[in-house]
Amino acid sequence: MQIVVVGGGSVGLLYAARLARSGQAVTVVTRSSLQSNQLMQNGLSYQRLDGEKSVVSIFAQSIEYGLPHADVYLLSVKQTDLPELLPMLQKLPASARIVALQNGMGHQELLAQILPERQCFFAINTEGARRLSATEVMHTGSGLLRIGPWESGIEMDPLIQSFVAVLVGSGVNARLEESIKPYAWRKLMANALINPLTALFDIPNGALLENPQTLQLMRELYLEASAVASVNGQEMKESDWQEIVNICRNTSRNLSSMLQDVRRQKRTEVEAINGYLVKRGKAAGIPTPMHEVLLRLILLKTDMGIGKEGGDSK
Ligand SMILES: NC(=O)C1=CN([C@@H]2O[C@H](COP(=O)(O)OP(=O)(O)OC[C@H]3O[C@@H](n4cnc5c(N)ncnc54)[C@H](OP(=O)(O)O)[C@@H]3O)[C@@H](O)[C@H]2O)C=CC1
Ligand SMILES: CC(C)(CO)C(=O)C(=O)O
Repeated sequence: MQIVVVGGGSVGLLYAARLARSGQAVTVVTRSSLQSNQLMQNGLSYQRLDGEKSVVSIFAQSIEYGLPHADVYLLSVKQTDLPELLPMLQKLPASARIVALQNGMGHQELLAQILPERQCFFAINTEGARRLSATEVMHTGSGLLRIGPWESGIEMDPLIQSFVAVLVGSGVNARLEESIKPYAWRKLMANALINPLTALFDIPNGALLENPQTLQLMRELYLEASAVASVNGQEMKESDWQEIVNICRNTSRNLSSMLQDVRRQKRTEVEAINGYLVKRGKAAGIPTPMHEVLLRLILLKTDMGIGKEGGDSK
C-alpha cells in the first residue's frame, strides 16, 4: 500500500516514522523543500515513548511538486492550513482515500464540498507528539488513533480497513470505527479544555491536573461545552469527563499542539476548537462566556507574540 503523509509536523512525522520503520511505503509531503531535502538526506530521527531512538530512512517531497500517487493520504496539517490543499485534493483519482486527522471542527464540511463521501475518512488522535526539528520527532504520550467515516451507515471501505491493519502492524494503537462524529465531538471537548489552558499558562498537559484551580476551570469549561454538545445531539456522560482527565494524564509530558503553535508564533486552531463551540452555542442560544474569553485570550496571545520561544530549526 502506498501511503502519503501530508504535513511534516509533530503528528505527521510521528506516524510516518512508525510506518516507515516497519517497512511500509510512505512518503512525507512537506511545505518546504528544505525540510524534504533534509529528510531525504538525514532520515527521520524518531524517539519512542520508552526513550529508544532510531533513524528511519524516508521518502519526502515538497508540496510545490504536488501530491505524489498514493492509495491513502493522511492529512496531518492544521485546520488552518487545510484550505490551501483543497485544489490538489480535488484532483485526486476516485480510487484514492483521504484520512483527515485535524483537531477541532470544520474540516469535514470543507472536504465534503470537494470530494464524495466514500473518499473521505477521518481520524481522531489522542497520541502526543512533538517535532523537535525538521527531521526529529518524539512520541510524548500514549493514546489511540480512531479511523472511520464521519457518519455511520457507510459501507466499510476495504482500503481503509487495510490501512488500519497496516497501522496496527506498525505498532500503532489504531482502531476502525463505524462513525467518527461522536469521537470528534468528544475530542473537541478535550481540546477545548486542555489546549487553551496549557497554551495560556505555558505548561505541559499533566500540569493541569496538579492544581485544583486549573482542574476546577476545566470542569466549568466542560459543563459549558456539554450544553452545546447536547443541543447538537451529543449527550455527554460523566465517563466523557473522566476520559478528558485520562487524556491529560496519558499525555502528561506533552506540550499541546496549541502551546507548540503559540511558542512558534504560528496561528493556532483555537477558532476551530473553542471558536466552534462559541459559534454553535450562539446559534442555539446557549451562553459560552468561558470559552469566549479563552478564544479571545489565545487570539490576543498570538497577536501580541507572547510566549514565543526560539522555535525549532525548521
Ligand atoms: N501535536 C500533537 O500532540 C497532536 C496534534 N493533533 C492535531 O493534529 C493536526 C496536526 O498537528 P501537529 O502535527 O501538531 O501540527 P504541526 O504544525 O506540527 O504540523 C503541521 C505540518 O503541516 C505542514 N503544512 C502546512 N501546510 C502544508 C501544505 N500546504 N503542504 C504540506 N505541508 C503543510 C506544516 O508546515 P510548516 O511547519 O512549514 O508550517 C507543519 O509541518 C492538528 O489538527 C492538531 O491539532 C492531534 C493530537 C495530538
Ligand atoms: C491529545 C492532545 C491533547 C495532546 O496534547 C492533543 O490533541 C493536542 O495537543 O492537540
